[in-house]
Amino acid sequence: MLTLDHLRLEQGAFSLTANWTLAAGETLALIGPSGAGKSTLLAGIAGFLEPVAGRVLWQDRDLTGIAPGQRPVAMLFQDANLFPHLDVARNVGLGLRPDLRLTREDRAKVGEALDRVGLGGFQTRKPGSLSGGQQSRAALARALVMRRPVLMLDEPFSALGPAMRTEMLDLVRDVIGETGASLVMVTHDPGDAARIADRISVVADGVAAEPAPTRALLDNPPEALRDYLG
Ligand SMILES: Nc1ncnc2c1ncn2[C@@H]1O[C@H](COP(=O)(O)OP(=O)(O)OP(=O)(O)O)[C@@H](O)[C@H]1O
Repeated sequence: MLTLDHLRLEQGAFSLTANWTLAAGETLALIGPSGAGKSTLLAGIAGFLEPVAGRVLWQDRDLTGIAPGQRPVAMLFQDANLFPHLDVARNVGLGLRPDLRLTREDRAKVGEALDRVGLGGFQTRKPGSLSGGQQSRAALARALVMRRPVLMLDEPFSALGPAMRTEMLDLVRDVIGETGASLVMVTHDPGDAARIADRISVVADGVAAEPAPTRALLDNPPEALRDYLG
């Protein structure tokens, strides 16, 4: 279980609070206006930003002071964040070993992750020779190979067309279903949330609200979400 215990994060004059939990295996979407603090919350969970008050816990373990790489979290960013000079296998291998000293076992794990995302034959290709969708798959494989219990996505597929985005969301849903990981996904699209998220936290007015069940929330949106959805 991921616990945000009276968490308060600040970036300059901006402040965000959150006080709720996410169960293991649960999927959550963060929805809210631009600048409301969705990326700030991910940064606080991932450990790029230390709280000014409160705590982030995983299975009751306080993560305060734990470096991002040591946290139970894998993160997928808006752009796929692939290194152009490294082939696909090495880009994925970075998820296991930042120094890329991959053992035979590591290489087998990389192969498995690439197979899982449908990039079995792409190990030696450079990112520049991949389509946008294939780059997203490679980035997802890098997150998967880390086998962390929480996967966080910051609008990861926003550059893809609608059909490809749907395909990627379904792939993410299937893969985390297999691994039992929890998911925290930032999205601007209620349709994406409906497709993948058990619950939604509306992020607005300095608060990441207690997550509510997706269908009920979208059928009967609170004022902050109504304002956002227009
Ligand atoms: N390094 C920083 N210094 C000062 N303020 C910052 C910094 N980074 C972000 N902010 C401010 O924090 C607020 C929240 O930003 P954040 O990126 O978390 O919002 P967001 O909801 O993810 O937005 P978007 O949907 O546009 O990506 C914004 O007002 C932003 O200007």
